This record gives sequence, C-alpha cells and structure tokens, in this order.
Amino acid sequence: MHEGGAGVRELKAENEALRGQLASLIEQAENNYAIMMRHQAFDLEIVGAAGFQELVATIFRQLPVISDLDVVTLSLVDAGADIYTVMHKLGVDFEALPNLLFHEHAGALGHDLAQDAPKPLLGPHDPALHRMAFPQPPAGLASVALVPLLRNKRLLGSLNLGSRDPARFTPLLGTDFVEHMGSIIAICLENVISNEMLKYIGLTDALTGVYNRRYMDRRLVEEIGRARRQTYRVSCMYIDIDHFKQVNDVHGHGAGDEVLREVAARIKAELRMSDALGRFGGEEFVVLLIDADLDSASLVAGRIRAGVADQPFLLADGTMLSVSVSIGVATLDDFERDHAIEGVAQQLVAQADQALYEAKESGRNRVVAR
Ligand SMILES: Nc1nc2c(ncn2[C@@H]2O[C@H](COP(=O)(O)OP(=O)(O)OP(=O)(O)O)[C@@H](O)[C@H]2O)c(=O)[nH]1
Repeated sequence: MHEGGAGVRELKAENEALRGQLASLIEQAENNYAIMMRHQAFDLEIVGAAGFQELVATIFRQLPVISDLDVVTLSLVDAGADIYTVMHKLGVDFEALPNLLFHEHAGALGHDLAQDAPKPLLGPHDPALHRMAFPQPPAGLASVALVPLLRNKRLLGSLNLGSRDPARFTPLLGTDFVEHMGSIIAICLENVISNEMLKYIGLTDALTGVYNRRYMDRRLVEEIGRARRQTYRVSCMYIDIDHFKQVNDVHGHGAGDEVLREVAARIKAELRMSDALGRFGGEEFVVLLIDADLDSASLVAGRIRAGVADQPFLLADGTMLSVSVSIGVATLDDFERDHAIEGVAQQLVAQADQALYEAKESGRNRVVAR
C-alpha cells in the first residue's frame, strides 16, 4: 500500500514533468509558427514591391522587426555605377536608404568568389573585417551574418544582418533559413532592377542619355496639369542644331553623334533640376521649363545659345568644330483652362517650333521668343 502510494507520486511527478515539457514544446512550436507567418507576410510584401525604392525600404523596415535584428544593410555590386545612376534618375531617394551600399566590385562584399555559390558567413563581428558591410556598426554589435545574394551563380550583392547577441550568428549554426531569405530577396532585387532599367531605357534617348519624345509628351501633359492647378508658368524651348547635315557630310556620322552628345550636355548645364530636356528626333531638342515665364525662359535660351556657339567643340580625333543652335521659346500664360491638356501641350510645342522657324529664317544662331 505504502509502496503503491510512492509509485503513484512518481507517476504524477513524471506526468507533470511531461506536461511541462509538452507545454514548452507547444510554446516553441507556436513561436516558430508566428515567426514563419511573419516571414511569409514579409516574402509576400517584397514580392509585391512596385519598384526598387519600395523593395529596399521594405527590407530595411521589416527585417529588423520580424527577425529581431539590430542592424540590416544591403550591399549591391554596381560596376560603373549603372544601377545607382538609373535609380537616381528615376527619382529614388537614397538619403532615405542610408543602409544601402554600392560597390564597384564583388570583391568588396567579403564572400569567397572562388566558390560557384558562396555560402552565408556567420560569426562574431569584426570591425575591420566587416567594415564594408557595416560601415557604421551600432554600438555593441556582436555577431553578423553576410548572406550572398545569388542569381544564376551571379553575385548581385550581400544582405548583411547584425545582432548584439553574440550567440545569434555562430559558424556552427545552420544556414538554410538565411539562404532561403537571401534567395527570395535576390529574385526580387533582380526583378525590380531590370524593370527599372527597362523603364529608364524606354524613356531615354540612347545616344545622348536625355529623355526621349515619348517621355517628354507625357511630362508636358503632367506639368501643364500641375501648372494649371498651382498657377505657375510653364515655358518650352525648341532647339535645333544649325547646318547639322554639313557636320555629318564633312566629318562623318560618328562626328555628328559626338556633336549631338555635346550639345545635349551643354544644354543640360544651363538647366535647373526641375526642367526636363528631351531629344525629339534628329538634331532637335525640346526643353520644358517649370515655373519660368517668357522672359526668364528667353534668358536661359540665350545662355544655351552662347554656351554652344562660344566654345568650339573638340572631337575625339582632335578636330575643332564651331557649332551653333537656333532656339524658339514659347510660354503658356493664360492656362487655357477650357481646353484639353493634350491639345494645350501640342499647341505650346508648336508655338516654340514656329519661333524656331523664325530664328532659322532670320539667320540662325539666335533666340526668338513669341
Ligand atoms: N550623326 C547623326 N545625325 C543625325 C541623327 N539624326 C539625324 N541626323 C542628321 O541630321 C541632319 C538634319 O539635317 P537638316 O534637317 O537638313 O537640317 P540642318 O542641316 O541642321 O539645317 P538647318 O536646321 O536648316 O540649320 C541630317 O543630315 C540627318 O541625317 C543622328 O542620330 N546622328
């Protein structure tokens, strides 16, 4: 009887211990489930990101929270600064993304480039070794994971995770989870970068790098709409290189291309950030000036004319060439509220084109405003 009582107590204790273990296993499973759900929501959010800025901002905003990290940086391989330049032109606000780092060469990422598919590097934080991944490490950063972002064996960059907990990332830890995260982020990055590049190519002129006609037509309509609402002036310049056929005929098409590029650069040098310059085809450029009346647009046009004519062009083969442009300027002042914006935009460009015709007729290398 006595022995039987002890047996029951033992069984009870064992039962309680088992219940305790089970409760902690259930809690752990629930925790893991919650983490998995948060990561699934994160995956869905980054897959749905509309563009580069949204994707990168989502990574920086969400990852530290859902993965309980003290710092996240993203290093991108950007030979020739192509990605940076295009994103900048498309309006990405890099100041809002201080943990986005660009590197000219993949070697700066810290991964073993001799391997076809380098593995994530986990271990203690070493300020000297991890300087490129964490240029401004938070105080107390103790362990880090550098996760290579790979697409078809090409290293796009590295996702760099940091924690103040020294046990968070150790070389012995499994890397399946971070590898999975890295592969999803790599796919999303490759997608948004190529989409943004295509968008950019579709809006710009390959020879001169300025906007193309398609972009300018759209921008004109947008700007006229905005100018109507906010009642400021919009002016337009039509610029045409004088006797450009001769440049091609005498010096060759390559020299003509060089002149087109240099003219575009000289026009751009006289414009404000808010103005838009586009090549309308051949040797014609159109400039849209925001918040500029006819007088100030004519002043800018005068500076462009002088900027082209006063300094001879030095071609790659050493040839010096005198080039000039004729410019027509027009402005939108009564906002023509009763007319459709598309019609008003066409009329503004046509008016500048008419002024350009007068500039050509009256001797070239001059500005006519009307
Ligand atoms: N090199 C080069 N030439 C181009 C390009 N697009 C158009 N052209 C040339 O631009 C020239 C335009 O000549 P025209 O329209 O006759 O005018 P122009 O000789 O500039 O004479 P004015 O405008 O009357 O002063 C033609 O010779 C075209 O072949 C281009 O992308 N590259």
